[in-house]
Amino acid sequence: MLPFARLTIIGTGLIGSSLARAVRAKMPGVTLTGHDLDPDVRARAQALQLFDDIADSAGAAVTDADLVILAVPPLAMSAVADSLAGDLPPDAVISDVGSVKTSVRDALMAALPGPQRIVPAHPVAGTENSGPEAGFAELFDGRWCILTPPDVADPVNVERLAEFWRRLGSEIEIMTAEHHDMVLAVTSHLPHLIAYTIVGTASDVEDVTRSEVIKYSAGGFRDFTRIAASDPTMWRDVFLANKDAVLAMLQRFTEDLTALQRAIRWDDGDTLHRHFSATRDTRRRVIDAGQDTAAPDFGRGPRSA
Ligand SMILES: NC(=O)c1ccc[n+]([C@@H]2O[C@H](COP(=O)([O-])OP(=O)(O)OC[C@H]3O[C@@H](n4cnc5c(N)ncnc54)[C@H](O)[C@@H]3O)[C@@H](O)[C@H]2O)c1
Ligand SMILES: O=C(O)C(=O)C[C@]1(C(=O)O)C=C[C@@H](O)C=C1
Repeated sequence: MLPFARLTIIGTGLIGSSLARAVRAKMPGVTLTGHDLDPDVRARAQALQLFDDIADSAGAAVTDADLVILAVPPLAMSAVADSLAGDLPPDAVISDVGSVKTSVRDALMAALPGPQRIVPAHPVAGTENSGPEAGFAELFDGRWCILTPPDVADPVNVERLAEFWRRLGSEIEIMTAEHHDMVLAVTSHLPHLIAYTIVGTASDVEDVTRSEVIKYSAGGFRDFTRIAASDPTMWRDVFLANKDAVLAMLQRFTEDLTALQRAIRWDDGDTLHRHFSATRDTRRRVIDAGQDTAAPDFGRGPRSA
């Protein structure tokens, strides 16, 4: 039996449209309704035939749902929850896919009746692209989906949502929202901040012209440019919504960077070698855990392009 029969997705961009495609492919019996604030995005989602129905408002989209998933930028969650609160069926489970969990949990709990049906989630899978055309059904295959149910969440609803994500190919982990935000600050948010910084710095360096930066960006810099092309609205929201954890990790990072700077200044090759050997081990552990190749190149375009 399907864990849910009528799914509504609010926000039909990269993640919302990937969800719709994955549900179509893996749970074809589910009725899919979508809504996006942007009429142009709604029209594009309609043209792609991703949903059985596209509604003009969030309220109209949820009236018949048994699962509602918010796939909008983190700081838009609160407004969306407000706009659909009056139309939500009493037993519908409500979740999201936001990259930050504490602020989203608090926003949903404040706006919506029935805290036992709120089960926030974060599929740790994505790309630098945005919009309904960028989505693909395989995005969640073999990737973690972290559930961060508040204490008051009904365990039956938590298990139904876990089963929903398992059927999309994800592996489930359950943790508190606060723990999630601390872990993701170092594994996802800080790396994005570093990429945004290095790409900006390289473009600004006075004695290297912009065209030379692009011309010689075959190696490490090229990988940074992919990450630094990620959606500006989403990432502005991530850093503002997870401010405390990101600032704590940034403090630690700055200290470690200063230690390496010192080692270079004082020709301390041993320190550099020890550090680089340890990070090489970390890379091996990431590969062994299947967390690099599990992120396919679907939707990213050929690496050599
Ligand atoms: N991009 C990733 O790699 C990734 C991965 C995992 C989770 N997430 C999370 O998924 C969510 C969506 O990100 P995305 O990458 O799909 O972004 P996206 O820009 O591709 O799509 C977001 C959509 O939300 C719509 N939207 C914005 N405000 C709205 C509102 N008030 N009501 C209805 N629609 C609204 C936008 O018009 C847009 O179409 C974010 O919370 C993000 O943190 C992103
Ligand atoms: O591969 C990428 O493009 C991503 O940035 C994906 C990534 C990540 O940092 O791992 C980005 C944000 C999400 O919340 C989850 C996944």
